[in-house]
Amino acid sequence: MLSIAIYGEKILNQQAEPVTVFDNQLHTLADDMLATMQQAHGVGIAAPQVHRSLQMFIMASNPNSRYSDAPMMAPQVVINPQILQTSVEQIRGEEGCLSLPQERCQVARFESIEVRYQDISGEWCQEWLSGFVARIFQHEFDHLQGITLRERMS
Ligand SMILES: O=C(CSC(=O)[C@H](Cc1ccccc1)CC(F)(F)F)c1ccccc1
Ligand SMILES: [Zn+2]
Repeated sequence: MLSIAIYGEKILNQQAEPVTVFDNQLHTLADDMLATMQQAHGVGIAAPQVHRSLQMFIMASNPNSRYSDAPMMAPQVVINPQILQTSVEQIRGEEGCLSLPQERCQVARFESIEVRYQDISGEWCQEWLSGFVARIFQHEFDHLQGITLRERMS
């Protein structure tokens, strides 16, 4: 398990660095992040939250008490992400953050987004995400820009 940075630690307010080397060390970091996220019962986790200033996160939607219609998806490693397009509609919804334990807040997010990112082997993927998965992506994407939930509370 990796230690999770708590709100107020500098690394959470920094712009993360692009990933340039796709080696075994990156695989190990992804595995460690996934284990840390699962142990903390999260649906996502970003590298800066485990004190690694890298443009990388994991998203792993699963039906939960707050989003019963959330899709069950295999954990996805997202590297060097870009948001290419966004829907006009925004939806307010409840979010939590492993770096802000016990806090929950209502955040407005785009209902759907077109994204481009590299997977763990460096392959580029481009797709439209919507609903809860789009919400997780936007939450984790914020972490890579040094934006936390406190700044997003609407
Ligand atoms: O599973 C959680 C715990 S918080 C969580 O999983 C964060 C991800 C997240 C939760 C809810 C919406 C968007 C992102 C993890 C973080 F902070 F490391 F990114 C949850 C909280 C509120 C609504 C639905 C689920
Ligand atoms: Zn968070």
